[in-house]
Amino acid sequence: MKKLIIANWKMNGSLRLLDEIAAATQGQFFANAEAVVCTPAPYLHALGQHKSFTPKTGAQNCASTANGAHTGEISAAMLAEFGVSYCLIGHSERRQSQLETNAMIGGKLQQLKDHSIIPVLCIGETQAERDHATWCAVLGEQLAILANQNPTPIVIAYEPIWAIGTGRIPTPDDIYEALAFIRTCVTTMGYPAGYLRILYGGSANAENAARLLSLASVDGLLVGGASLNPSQFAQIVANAGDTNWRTMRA
Ligand SMILES: O=C(CO)COP(=O)(O)O
Repeated sequence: MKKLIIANWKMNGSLRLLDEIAAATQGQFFANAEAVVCTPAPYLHALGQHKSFTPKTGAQNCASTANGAHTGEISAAMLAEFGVSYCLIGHSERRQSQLETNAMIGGKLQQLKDHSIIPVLCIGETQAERDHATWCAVLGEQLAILANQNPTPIVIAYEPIWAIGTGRIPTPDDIYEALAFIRTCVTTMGYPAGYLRILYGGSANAENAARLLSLASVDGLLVGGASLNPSQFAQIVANAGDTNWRTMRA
């Protein structure tokens, strides 16, 4: 399966950056990698219309209900009209700053499923939860919104909160252990293995991408800061297209 590289611009970027990413990521990289750029909502139209933008269109959030009196919200139906194929939900920054609960994120999941947009469910533990070995319980709780659902293709992004924007990344063993736990949880809930892709996110960049992607359980990367640099992002996508994987684990 192709590695999946998703850029999360967060509240950054510009129309000019769209042009620069388009120029840096043209054609040749995409034979073996799938790339998605999640821009702030105002850029989705330009991204969809862009003549030479090869990565797919992604969004960073959607509303947990279909429509109505929710000033400032953007529905999954609207995202679908703009050609969005992936949408992040449950990013730790939104869980913290917008006080998003698992129940709200479950609503967003349902909305995306209803409009055939692939959800990218972001989960991860804090430093304290890692230190106190409660990360399994935390991830399990965040994944519980997938239970009792009609399974559809899903991406889970494992982003330890302590690794986001800090330059710190977990050890290969810790990533392996967390991803194995996630895979077991989700397949136990009835999702066929072929519906599930698990990404790593948190301080991924052009320097460490090849190493992270060489871990057999890592299906791709969710990239924040480094995705704002066109040449770094292009290099990460190019690394992901390298089919000669050194697998560190069988
Ligand atoms: O939060 C992230 C992507 O969603 C990761 O951000 P950084 O790559 O900047 O650490």
